[in-house]
Amino acid sequence: MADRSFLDWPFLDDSHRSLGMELDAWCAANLSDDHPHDIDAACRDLVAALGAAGWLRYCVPAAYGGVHEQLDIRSLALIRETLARYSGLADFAFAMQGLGSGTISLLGTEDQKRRYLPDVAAGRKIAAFALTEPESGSDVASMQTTARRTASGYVIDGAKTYISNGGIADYYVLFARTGEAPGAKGVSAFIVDADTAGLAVTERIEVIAPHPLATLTFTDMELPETALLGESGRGFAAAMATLDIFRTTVGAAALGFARRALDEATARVKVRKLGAGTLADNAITQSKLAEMVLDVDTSALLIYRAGWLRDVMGQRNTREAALAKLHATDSAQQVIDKAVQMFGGMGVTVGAPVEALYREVRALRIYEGASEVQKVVIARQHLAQSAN
Ligand SMILES: CC(C)(COP(=O)(O)OP(=O)(O)OC[C@H]1O[C@@H](n2cnc3c(N)ncnc32)[C@H](O)[C@@H]1OP(=O)(O)O)[C@@H](O)C(=O)NCCC(=O)NCCSC(=O)CCS(=O)O
Repeated sequence: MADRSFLDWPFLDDSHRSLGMELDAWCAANLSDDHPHDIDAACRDLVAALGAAGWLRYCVPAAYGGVHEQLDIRSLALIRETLARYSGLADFAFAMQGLGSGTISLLGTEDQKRRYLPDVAAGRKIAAFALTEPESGSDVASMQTTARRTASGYVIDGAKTYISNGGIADYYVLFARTGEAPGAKGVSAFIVDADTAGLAVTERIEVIAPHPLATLTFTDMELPETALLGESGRGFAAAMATLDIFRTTVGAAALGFARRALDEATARVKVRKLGAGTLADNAITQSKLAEMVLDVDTSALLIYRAGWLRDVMGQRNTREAALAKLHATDSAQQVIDKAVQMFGGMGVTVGAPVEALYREVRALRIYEGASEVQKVVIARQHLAQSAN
C-alpha cells in the first residue's frame, strides 16, 4: 500500500483527503497494468470511463460541469499522481482533457465554454493542445504556423507535431502567428474542430510509452472569427498561463510513477534473499531506499506547495510550478532507475511493472517544457524577484 500520509499535510484540505481515498478505490477496481494493443481505442475508453465516473469534472470550472469554481491544481495533481500509480495511460487520458481545455477555461468566451467544457467533463469530447512545431519546440515564440486575417475570420497554414491525442481528438487548442509583432507578442490561440477542412493528421508517432501522438498539417484552413480564443496577439501568454497550471500536474504524474516504483521495490527487497537475510537488511539497499523516500517526499512537498500557492493564496506560481516539475520528473527517473536495479534482470523484463515505469517516466522530463526550460524559468523568476 502506497504511503498516504501526505494527505494529512497542511497544503491539502478534507476535500482532497476524500478525493484521494475515493479515487484510489476506483483505480483499484477499474484500472490494470495491461498493455493494450489498440492504444486509440484504449484511450477513448479511458476518457469515457473517467468521464462517467466524474473524475474529469475536476478539469473544468463548476459553471460548466466541474467541481471547483476555478481549476484546483491540488485536486488535478492528486488525481494525476493517483492514476499514474495504477496506469500511465489513464493518467495520460485525464491529463490531456485538462491541458486541452485549460486555455478555454481560462480565456474562453461564454459561448466557447458552453460549447466545449461540459463535453470535456463528461468524456464526450476528447481534447488536445497544439503548440509544438517541427522547427520550434522549447522556443515557442519562434513558431511559424500562420493565421492570416480575412474578412470573415482566419486562414491557417503550417504544422504542429508531437501533439498528444492527435488523430483521436475532437478538437485542438491551436496556437498560430497572427503577426501583431515579431516573437511572443504576435501569437494567438484558436479552437479548431478536428473535422475542419484543411486539417490533416499527416503522421502518427510511436513512442516508448505508447499513447496517441501525431503531426498535424494545416493547409488553407479557414476558421471563423469565433474560433479566436482570448485576445489576438496574447496567445503566447495564454499558453504559458495554461502551462503554469498543468506543469505542476506533470510533476504529480512523475510522483505517482515514483511512488509505485518505491512500493514495488520495497515489497521486493523484503522477500529477496541475500546471504542469511534479505536485500532489505543490506546497507547499500537501505541507502538507496532512503534516497528514494527523500525524493518522493520532496517532490510531493514542491507539488502541493505550488498548487496551494495559487489555489489558496491566489498568487502566480510560475516559479513554484517549474520547481515542482523539474524536481519531480528528474528525481522520479532516478527513483525508478534504483527500483529497476533492485529487481535485477526482472527489472528489465518486458511486462514487469518497473520496466513499464522506466519507459513511462521519460517523456515527462521533456513535454510541457523540458527540464532545461524549467531551469530558465526558475532562474528568470529568481533574478526578477531578487531585483525588487
Ligand atoms: C523558454 C520560454 C520560457 C521562453 O520564453 P520567451 O523568452 O520567448 O518569452 P518571455 O520573454 O519569457 O515571455 C514573453 C511574454 O509572455 C509573458 N509570459 C511569460 N510567461 C508567462 C506566464 N507564465 N504567464 C503569463 N504570461 C507570461 C511574458 O510576461 C512576456 O510578456 P511581456 O513582454 O511582459 O508583455 C518559453 O518559450 C517556454 O516556456 N518554452 C517551453 C515550451 C513548452 O513548454 N512547450 C510545451 C508544449 S505543450 C506539451 O509539451 C504537451 C504536448 S501534449 O502532450 O500534446
